[in-house]
Amino acid sequence: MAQYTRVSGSVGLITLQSPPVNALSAAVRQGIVDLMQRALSEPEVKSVVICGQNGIFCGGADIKEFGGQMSGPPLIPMIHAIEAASKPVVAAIEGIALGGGLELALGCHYRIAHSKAKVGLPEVTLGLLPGAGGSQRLPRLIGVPAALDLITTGRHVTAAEALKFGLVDQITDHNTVNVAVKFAQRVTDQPLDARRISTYPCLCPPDVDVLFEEVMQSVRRTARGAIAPIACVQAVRAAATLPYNQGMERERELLATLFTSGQAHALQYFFFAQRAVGRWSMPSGARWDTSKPRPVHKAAVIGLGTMGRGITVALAQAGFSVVAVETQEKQLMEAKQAISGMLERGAKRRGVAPALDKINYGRNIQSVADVDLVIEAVFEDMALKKKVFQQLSAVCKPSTFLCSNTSGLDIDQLACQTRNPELVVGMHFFAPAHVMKLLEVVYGPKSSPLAVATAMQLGKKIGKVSVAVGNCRGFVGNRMLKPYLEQALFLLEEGATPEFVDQVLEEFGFAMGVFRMSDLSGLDVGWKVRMADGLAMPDSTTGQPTRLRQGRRYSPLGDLLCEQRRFGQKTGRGWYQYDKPGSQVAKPDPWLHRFLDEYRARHALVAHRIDHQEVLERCLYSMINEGFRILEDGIAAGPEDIDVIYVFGYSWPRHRGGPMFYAATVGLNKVLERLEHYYQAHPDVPSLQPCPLLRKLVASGSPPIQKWREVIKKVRSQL
Ligand SMILES: CCC[C@H](O)CC(=O)SCCNC(=O)CCNC(=O)[C@H](O)C(C)(C)COP(=O)([O-])OP(=O)([O-])OC[C@H]1O[C@@H](n2cnc3c(N)ncnc32)[C@H](O)[C@@H]1OP(=O)([O-])[O-]
Repeated sequence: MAQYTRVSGSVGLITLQSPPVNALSAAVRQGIVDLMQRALSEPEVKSVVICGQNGIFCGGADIKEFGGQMSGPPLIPMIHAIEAASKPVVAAIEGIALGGGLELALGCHYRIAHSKAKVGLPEVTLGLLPGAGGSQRLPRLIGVPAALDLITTGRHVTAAEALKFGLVDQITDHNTVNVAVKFAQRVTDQPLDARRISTYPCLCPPDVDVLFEEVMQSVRRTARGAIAPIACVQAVRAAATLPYNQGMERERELLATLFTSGQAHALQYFFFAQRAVGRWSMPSGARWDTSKPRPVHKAAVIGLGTMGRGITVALAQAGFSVVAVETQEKQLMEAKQAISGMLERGAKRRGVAPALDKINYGRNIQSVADVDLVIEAVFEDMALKKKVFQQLSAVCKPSTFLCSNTSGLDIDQLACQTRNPELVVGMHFFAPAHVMKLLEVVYGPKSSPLAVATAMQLGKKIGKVSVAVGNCRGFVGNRMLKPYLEQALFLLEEGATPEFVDQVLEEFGFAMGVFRMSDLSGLDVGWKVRMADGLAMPDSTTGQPTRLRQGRRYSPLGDLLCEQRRFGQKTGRGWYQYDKPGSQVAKPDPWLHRFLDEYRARHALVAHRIDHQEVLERCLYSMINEGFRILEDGIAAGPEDIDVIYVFGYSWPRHRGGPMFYAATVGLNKVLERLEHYYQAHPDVPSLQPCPLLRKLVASGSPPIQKWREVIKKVRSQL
């Protein structure tokens, strides 16, 4: 909807009214069309201002409408009519002008923005392109290089940057609508021809072909199979090479292909999934909207290794006072230097002062006595963590929240060490903790909704996408990673090479295949865990056959590499070889291939030809199957939680929506059928046995992913 008022006698003010972001729904578009006609027909009205209610100009086309039958006036003719208007139209941009919202503003003759406003064309992040003339008008207004940058990245730019580009005509610190009204009065008699962007020539740099070639290559490299960024380059190229009308036709064709693509559906699902995880719930019935967080002013981090340093930086950058504790003097000094460097580099990038004074360093755990929340980030060793929690419980004020940065240990065991177990939660950060967006907030059986709400809010304040998950080995992310890694090892045993498995996974869209990823994170990390679990033991100590553990198939390949001190990049050898320790360029290693041949011969394994499909299905479906178990167990509240964790924490390609969305696109019956097939072939691999929830969903007719929660509820209530 939109509202019309006459201001200062001669200005028609059209206010978009569609909370929360004034998206261009059918009703809003109809409102704009009707009210523009009214403004143009009233003789007293000499100019028009378009603004949005509640300090928000417009968040773009209404994404919720994309799934259904489109109705109401289409955007393109509506924007053309504004541009063609005989009276000046000024956009008063407050808050945001994104996507169709910015395209609407580009149809106006002038743009006035508040200094705190942000503008951008983020359609690419939804699997689309700016398809209401944005791909054709923006390069005509700000030039091809800047338009390519904005359209292919979808980044939001500040009003100051927009002014520099010439994207807005003026910025103001005052009431933007008032400034725009005054501006509109001033330009009443100005000729409009020179203000219609569609009539501008598209000014290109002399080497524009080279520029397009370079941008296309770079987009292909980083897109990991996403099609929208490529279509965005093609659309801007049309603006640079074709007259406006033909460019619009090309924009329309390209958008039509994207609009119905699976990638656009996946990305739009993911947009809403990201928002859904904020509406967390616990099996107890506690929820985001009934659980109030307690404010945190001062926090502490215990243990300043890699993770502790990143967490300290994230907290300080967000404005929290931090007490950073490391018991060894030498490590403390090293950490202080590293943290200061990280803060200084980050501040330089963002053009702000480094938050060095937010941090107090100390060696004594007593120094955390008065903080509101502690994040323990010592080594992943249960005995050590228990000791730290006992100390914290004795030292801290009774109301302090005690959180553990663990990647999979039992939160409940830590809670049991404290006076107030209800204030204990897990906060699983991902390395590097000041960069990675994901945070798993882990509640144990004793964690209170207050503690979960507080950790979730802290996560939001430090810029993380936080997902509340239940307490189990590995939580959501690492629990699902286990069968994935396991299948990759089995595939090597059966004849594949690390290069082939990685190639298949990277072609699927992962930033790194499983073996390159293991080399990067260090093979010794998992080895230590397997040792502690009694898995990675030589035969003589356990008396068990090498390839069988606890009655299940087990691959000791990773352990054997670790015994050779091949820990990955850091030692210059792992699943690949590297020029020197620390180098990141992975090269196939003939030693490894010989080692695999010998290993197969030793265990009488006959290598067979493994194809692309088998790698994908075994690695991904076993992981997805574990995802269904997680849903069945109530560890994640819904498939969106899992998908958000995988995209933000495990480099799952966003244009495939996440593992659970992917399962829905492949077809649940196909996933079930293939799991049954592989389980029959490998009955000693329980992770391939289809989960009952998956069977139940298939039996219920494979409902759309948005309806899974209903089936999950029923399954859980029967358990
Ligand atoms: C023909 C083609 C034309 C065109 O080129 C295509 C487009 O314009 S494509 C569009 C291009 N535009 C974009 O890509 C912009 C997408 N939006 C954003 O980036 C952020 O939402 C924004 C920055 C606006 C606000 O961030 P924030 O302050 O952190 O708040 P928040 O994120 O939590 O959102 C609050 C609520 O608003 C909802 N909602 C938001 N936008 C839309 C929408 N367009 N539609 C519908 N709903 C939308 C959102 O779901 C949430 O609902 P709920 O029920 O409360 O969960």
